[in-house]
Amino acid sequence: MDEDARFYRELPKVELHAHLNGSVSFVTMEKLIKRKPHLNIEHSMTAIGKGQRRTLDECFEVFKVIHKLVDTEEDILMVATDVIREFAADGVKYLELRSTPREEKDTRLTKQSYVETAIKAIQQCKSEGLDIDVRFLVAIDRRNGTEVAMETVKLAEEFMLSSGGLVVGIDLSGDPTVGHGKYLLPALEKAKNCGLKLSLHLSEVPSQLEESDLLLNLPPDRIGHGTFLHPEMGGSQHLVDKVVKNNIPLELCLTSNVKGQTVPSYSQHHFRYWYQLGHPSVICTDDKGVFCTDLSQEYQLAASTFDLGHEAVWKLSQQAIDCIFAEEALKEQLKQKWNELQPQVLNLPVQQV
Ligand SMILES: CC(C)=CCNc1ncnc2c1ncn2[C@@H]1O[C@H](COP(=O)(O)O)[C@@H](O)[C@H]1O
Ligand SMILES: [Zn+2]
Repeated sequence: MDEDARFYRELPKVELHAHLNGSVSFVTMEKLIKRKPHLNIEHSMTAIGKGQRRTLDECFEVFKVIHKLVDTEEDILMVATDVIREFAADGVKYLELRSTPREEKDTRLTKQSYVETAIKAIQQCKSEGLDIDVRFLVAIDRRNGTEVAMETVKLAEEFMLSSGGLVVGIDLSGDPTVGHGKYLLPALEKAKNCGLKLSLHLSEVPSQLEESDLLLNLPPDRIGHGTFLHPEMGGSQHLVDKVVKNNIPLELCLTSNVKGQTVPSYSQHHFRYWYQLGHPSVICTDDKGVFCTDLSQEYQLAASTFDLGHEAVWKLSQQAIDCIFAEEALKEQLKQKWNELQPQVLNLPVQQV
């Protein structure tokens, strides 16, 4: 590993936007494929390699394939523990994992046991002594409409109360070209009222101005992507003003957006716009398995594309702590961890006493 890559690996990081089934690595995928040879799934069907791009539709097809491979409690436990260990090995000190509870009649998987198993994986990793704190967001798939969204919020509320603080919020995701946020608003309002935090995929594709405007009134606690919010991308100053006024952090995923072709190139990524505004922007992976990346690589990409030095990168990773959904005490612990690691990672001269 060269010096620069080592810096990004050693940089303590916060990952706030990671879909569980999109984060499955090559190694774990091999294990899943071996478990289910009758499905005839090849690795090329579950990941988008270097230099490759796909349409958004093709990307969502990938998730269907992965869901076939991950359909038992045993699979979920393996996938979740592997994903957490991999993030920890990549220098991630705090992780928020999100996933859509699924029912699979054939394997007797229920939405309840789905979430229970994800929580079990988080607890198991904690007991292994990994240097990472993990929290969970229950995801609403936008295509499933009002009723399922409401049930999902109920489930999330139950787990928020019974998981010892591990379930902290709701994610709204799924194919952005399907469904409309207005049907989900009552469920999202209910979630907010019962103390769940909200991270919403907003304006991931063009022509969602009306929906974004509506959902920004909640307001959400964080925004996923927000690619088409600003005027230069067909959004509007009005939307930007709402985001800025409410100080809503953005979760930005460079490789995901370029490989999914919602952004034409790294240098045209909206990170530039929000970073120049000084608005809280957190670098994230989205789907590290599908897009063949990791968080260190995403930080390195942002730095090389937007000409950020090590100190600016450090600040970026440190500021992400303020955007986490976990309790204040953990925020303080993380800030302290960053302070302790800073001299060594930034290679600062040792202070003379
Ligand atoms: C297609 C593409 C460019 C992907 C990145 N952008 C995304 N936008 C919206 N929802 C997503 C995205 N990536 C993953 N998801 C959601 O996460 C799910 C996979 O993780 P899980 O089963 O919830 O554990 C997908 O089925 C989808 O509902
Ligand atoms: Zn996402």
